[in-house]
Amino acid sequence: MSHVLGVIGGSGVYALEDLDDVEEVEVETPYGAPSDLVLRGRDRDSGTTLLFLPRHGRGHRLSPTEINYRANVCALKKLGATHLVSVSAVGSMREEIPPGDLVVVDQFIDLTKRRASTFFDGGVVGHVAFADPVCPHLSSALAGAAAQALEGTQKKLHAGGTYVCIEGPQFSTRAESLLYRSWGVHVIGMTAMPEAKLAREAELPYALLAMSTDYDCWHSTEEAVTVEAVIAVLRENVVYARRALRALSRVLPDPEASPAHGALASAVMTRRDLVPEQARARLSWLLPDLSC
Ligand SMILES: CSC[C@H]1O[C@H](OP(=O)(O)O)[C@H](O)[C@@H]1O
Ligand SMILES: Nc1ncnc2[nH]cnc12
Repeated sequence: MSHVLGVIGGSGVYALEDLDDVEEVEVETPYGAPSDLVLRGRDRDSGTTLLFLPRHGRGHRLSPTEINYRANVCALKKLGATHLVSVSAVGSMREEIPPGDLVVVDQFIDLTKRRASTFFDGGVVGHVAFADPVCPHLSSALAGAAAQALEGTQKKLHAGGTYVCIEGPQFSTRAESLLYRSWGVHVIGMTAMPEAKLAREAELPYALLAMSTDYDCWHSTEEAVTVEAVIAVLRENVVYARRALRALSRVLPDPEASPAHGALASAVMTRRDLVPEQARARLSWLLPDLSC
């Protein structure tokens, strides 16, 4: 099976460059419209197809709460994504992760409150395993690609780290920031949840490339985070994320080795004959057998 790399870009990443045969695709989903048209193109060297979706929409129109995460993940899966990588700007909660460094996150704490975070509702109940929320093979390939992208710079790649996801859109208070630090987190952001949960439900191997842009507001000698500061760091560093993605597209691991593969095999608890017709239809892109 040929590999198709789905990418959800975050703040500062609204397109992918240097792809061949680029087209923009409009996708409909049972959850409504995704954040924007999906950009489809091929990596020049490997020929791997990439699908790119900017989660806030081009022009940054959608707040973290307003993003239709279900539509975004569903759209990429419907277009044939075999892997999903999210790119995110994050605040650093550790001295040793300065702005400009990259982190391949491997754990999450979900503090979001106002988001649709599952495909299983409306009469069909499913529970996927999520103890290890990222695909270790995809994350390791991504870490290698990111380290390669940073070669020749002073910036570092951190393989592993915990991302605390807040609802936003306000940044945290100092008391919150200090509390999260006491939990041992590495980075803070507003969008990885429920993206990662939905990727697992969609059986997509998932990894997250986080770009450290600021020290949030816990640091005693650094200014508290502002949008201007984040944008200034992103402007200089997005190039490394783009390079990492292209390098990754050449070394994608076997998706069948991922914990996401077969994640739904025994997840659905609802007796099949009790699943309402509407729920069957809505989930047919993911579980065609529910309709039998
Ligand atoms: C511009 S700072 C806050 C904004 O940046 C991050 O977005 P993304 O994860 O999409 O890169 C953060 O989560 C907030 O949405
Ligand atoms: N400090 C921060 N808090 C939440 N999201 C962020 N995105 C970038 N920096 C952030």
